[in-house]
Amino acid sequence: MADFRNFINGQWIATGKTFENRNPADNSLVGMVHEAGQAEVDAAVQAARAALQGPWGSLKVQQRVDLLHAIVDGIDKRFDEFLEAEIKDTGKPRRLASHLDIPRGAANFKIFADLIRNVPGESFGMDTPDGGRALNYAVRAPRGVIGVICPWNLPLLLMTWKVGPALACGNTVVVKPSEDTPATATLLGEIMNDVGVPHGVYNVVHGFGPESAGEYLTAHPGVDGITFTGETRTGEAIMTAAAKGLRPVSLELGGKNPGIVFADADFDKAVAGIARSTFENTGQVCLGTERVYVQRPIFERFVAALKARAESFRMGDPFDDDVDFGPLVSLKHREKVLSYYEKARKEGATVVTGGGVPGMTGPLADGAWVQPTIWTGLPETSPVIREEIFGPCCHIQPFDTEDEVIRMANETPYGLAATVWTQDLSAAHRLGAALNVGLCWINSWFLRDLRTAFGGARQSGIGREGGVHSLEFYTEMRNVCVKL
Ligand SMILES: NC(=O)C1=CN([C@@H]2O[C@H](COP(=O)(O)OP(=O)(O)OC[C@H]3O[C@@H](n4cnc5c(N)ncnc54)[C@H](O)[C@@H]3O)[C@@H](O)[C@H]2O)C=CC1
Ligand SMILES: O=C(O)/C=C/C=C(\O)C(=O)O
Repeated sequence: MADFRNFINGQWIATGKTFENRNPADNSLVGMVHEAGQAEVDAAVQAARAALQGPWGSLKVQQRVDLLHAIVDGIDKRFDEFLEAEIKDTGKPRRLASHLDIPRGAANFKIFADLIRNVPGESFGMDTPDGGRALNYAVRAPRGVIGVICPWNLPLLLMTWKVGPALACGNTVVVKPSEDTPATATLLGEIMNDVGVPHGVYNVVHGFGPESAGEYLTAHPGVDGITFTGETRTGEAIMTAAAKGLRPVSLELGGKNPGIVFADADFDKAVAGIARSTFENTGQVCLGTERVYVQRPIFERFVAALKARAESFRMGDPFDDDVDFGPLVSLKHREKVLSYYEKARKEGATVVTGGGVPGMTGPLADGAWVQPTIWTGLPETSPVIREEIFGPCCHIQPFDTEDEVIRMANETPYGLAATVWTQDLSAAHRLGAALNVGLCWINSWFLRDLRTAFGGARQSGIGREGGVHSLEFYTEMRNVCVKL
């Protein structure tokens, strides 16, 4: 049985208090997790500060870059261990984790190692009142100790998406993985020690949010900035904690993302695209589609085709290569998703497919499984259409005109992502400009160039990460003005 300890100053720290980590595919016990208290969080923050002021802070950029590349190699060498850890933690199918989560875990270090060596600086020459000249130039300093609070849906991917740029910019980190998925953040500690990252640069504290490691970390005065991915309400709590001491935050929060299919779209590609954006990772992707709008002439045909897709998924042991649909992350999360399945039924939705729990057999019968689900017939005011469910489900609504669909798509407090399917390039560009989201994919979904700005509008977040945009959060810009 696994023993997930805190990783503080390069050491594995047990605490007197543990909680269970279970595999959501069959609810079997994977291991015990050592919950960090205030003392462990204090120790982690102190270690991070000491590393910043000591060996890490004095490294040359090229030495940091070499270490980041060594981390990439370290993940690649132990790819199968990361894969197994992620699958047991989340229940996600091997075919997904092996193509998405683990490769991106490594890529997130590589992209920022490459970026930090090549990023240009800013400079302005100026005339001075005495008739002379002065030169301004900007230097970027690391922000300091970064608190990294992570969710459970893409544990390694989302954690390294923050740790990669943080370390590339010369910061040190204290990571608080989700209580549901402690494994890969812990395993990464072994890589850090193996490749010689100085102790204290990367620390991991385990636990929950309120009155546990999450709150202790975000409230800690020794933390200089906090980056978080997760639910909008949690983002608000973290921003409140960060206000004390005026610490900056980078928040990537919830969504209720629209998928828009015009009648002129390549039909098969649109069906495959919306099937992916709705059901991939069992619907547990913040960018996923839960509201689908289909232009009326193809509405019935589209609903039937998406239903056929939803019913073709193969559920089973996530380690089997042909399985493409896993359980939800936990029985607790299943309760939330099923409560929306129930709500939809009570509100009179037409259940096109799914709406319940599949009949799994053997040990899998104890897992957090739900059926992929499609509804039609609800009014746009329904909570099923307005609130983030974070499950493998969508509601499909017909529309007639471009203006109408833009209005419906934007009628939400969120603004994370959209996916639009059309062959009319002009319409595509108009939608790209009119949709109030941080990320708009046309004839695609979750197609990621890691140099681009990533983040949400309105209640979907604050700030952008990715490429040079990450520097805004992970560095402090200083201007030096030299009178010549
Ligand atoms: N990527 C995303 O956008 C995600 C969205 N969600 C949404 O959030 C809902 C709830 O799931 P949770 O796991 O409870 O998400 P959450 O957003 O509450 O938890 C994410 C992380 O924040 C930590 N946390 C929670 N409260 C905190 C606090 N007050 N201070 C510091 N850290 C805190 C948790 O321990 C975890 O590490 C889901 O049903 C889903 O709708 C969940 C996971 C990912
Ligand atoms: O590609 C990324 O960097 C992130 C993708 C997904 C999320 O942010 C999420 O599901 O929270």
